[in-house]
Amino acid sequence: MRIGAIADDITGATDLCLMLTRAGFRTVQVMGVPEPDQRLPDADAIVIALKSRSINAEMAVDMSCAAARSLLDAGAEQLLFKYCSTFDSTDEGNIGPVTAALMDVVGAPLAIACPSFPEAGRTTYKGHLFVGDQLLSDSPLKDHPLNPMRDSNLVRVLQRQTALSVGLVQIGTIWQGAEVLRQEFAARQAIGQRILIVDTLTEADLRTIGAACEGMALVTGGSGIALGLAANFVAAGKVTPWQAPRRMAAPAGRSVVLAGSCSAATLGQIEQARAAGLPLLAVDAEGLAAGRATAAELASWAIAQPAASTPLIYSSAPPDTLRGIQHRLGQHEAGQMIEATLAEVARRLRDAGFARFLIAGGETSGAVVAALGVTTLHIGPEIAPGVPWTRSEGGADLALALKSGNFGAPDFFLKAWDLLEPEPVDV
Ligand SMILES: Nc1ncnc2c1ncn2[C@@H]1O[C@H](COP(=O)(O)OP(=O)(O)O)[C@@H](O)[C@H]1O
Ligand SMILES: O=C(O)[C@@H](O)C(=O)COP(=O)(O)O
Repeated sequence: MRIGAIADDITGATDLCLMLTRAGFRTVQVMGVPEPDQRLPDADAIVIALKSRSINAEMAVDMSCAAARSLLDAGAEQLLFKYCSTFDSTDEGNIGPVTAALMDVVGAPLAIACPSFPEAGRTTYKGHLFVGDQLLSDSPLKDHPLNPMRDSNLVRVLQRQTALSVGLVQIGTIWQGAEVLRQEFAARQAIGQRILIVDTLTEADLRTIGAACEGMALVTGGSGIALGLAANFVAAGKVTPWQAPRRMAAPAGRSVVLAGSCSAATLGQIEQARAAGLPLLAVDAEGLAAGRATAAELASWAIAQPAASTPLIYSSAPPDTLRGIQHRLGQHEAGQMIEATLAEVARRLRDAGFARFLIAGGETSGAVVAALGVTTLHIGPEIAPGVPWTRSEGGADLALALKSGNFGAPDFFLKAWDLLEPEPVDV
C-alpha cells in the first residue's frame, strides 16, 4: 500500500477514492476502524472512512489514531488525513486535534493543511478559503447544520483548535516550485511552526505542493492534495497506473434517492428532480419527533411508487426552516434523529428489493451505509467531480452513490443513473 488515508466522513472518503483512482491508483474504501484481526484488501491506496467530523475531539482522535495504526501495520508508506474542502470543523476541532495526534503517531515534526480543491471551486489565497467566488464565510457553508463556517481565515480557524503553532505559506512561494517549497517547509519548522496552511489556486499548485510533500510521513488536506501525492508514486515507478471503468455494473433492483443534506447544491438538485416529475416526499422532522411520522411510513411510500420510477425522500430544508427546527428540537438531536430515520428507511428499502441508492449528505451517508451493513466499497465511474458510483461488499450487494451535500450539478439526481449497466459487466 502506497497511501493509507483516514477520512473524517464517508462522502469525503469516496471523493478521495475517486481522486486516487483518477491518478491511476487501485483504491478501496473501508468503513470504520478495522478490527484488530481484519485483513485490509490489497490495493495501492486504502481509504478508511470514519464519521468523526462532528463528534467530540477526544473520540475523533482515538478513532483516527487507531485507523492510522492499522494502515501503518498494513504497510502504508504515506498517511493522508482527509477532511472537507470547506474545512468543516468547530472551534474544538476536529482538524487540529486529529492532525496533532497523527503527527505524534508517525513522529512528524511538521504537517501541511491543504483543503483546496480548485476543480470544485475551493481555493485558498493568503490563507483565506474561497468557495467559488465567495469567501467561505459568505458562502452557503455559513449555514451548515452541524459545522457552520463563519471565518474564512484558515490560520485563525486552525489555531483555535490546536496548541501547535500554525503558519501560512503564500502562493508566491508555491509558484517558485517544489524545491523552494521544501526549503520553506524546513525554514518554518526551524522557527517552531508545526502546521502550515498552504495557499492553492490551481491544480498545478496542488501538484507542486504534492511534489514538495514527497516522503512526508503525514499530509493533511482535501481530496485535491492526493493528485500530487499519487503522482509522486507513479513517477517513482511504484504504482503502474490503472484505468478505471467509465460505467459500472449494478445489481438488479429498484432505485431511490435519500437526501439528508441541507446544502445549497442539494436543495437545487431536489428542485430539478421535482421539476422533472420524480415522486418526492419531504420528511416532517417535527412530525418524527412527535411520533406522528415514522421511517416505516416513509419506506412504504417509496415502495408504493411505480417500480420503474426513482422516488426521492428528503429532509433537506433551507436555512430559515432549518434554524426553526434546530431551535425547537436541538441541533444535534434533530440531526441524529433524521440520520437514524433515513438509515432505517434505507434498511427497509433494501429488504424490499431496492439495490441502487443515491444518498445526499456526508453524515447522512455515514448513517445509511452503517445501517446497510456495508464494510467495503469498490470505486466505480465518476458521476461528478468528487462523486463516484461505488459497489458494496459486506451486507447486501448494492450500487451506492454517496454525494457530498455540496457537490454535483443541478441534474445530478436525474443523470447519475445513466452510468449504471445491468449485470453482467465487470466493475
Ligand atoms: N430538516 C432538518 N432539520 C434538522 N437537521 C437536519 C434536517 N435535514 C437534515 N438535517 C441534518 O443535517 C445534517 C446534514 O449533514 P450532512 O448529511 O453531512 O450533509 P452535507 O453533506 O450537506 O454536509 C445531518 O446531520 C442531517 O441529519
Ligand atoms: O472535500 C469535500 O468537499 C468533500 O469530500 C467532503 O468532505 C464533503 O463533506 P459533506 O459535505 O459533509 O458530504
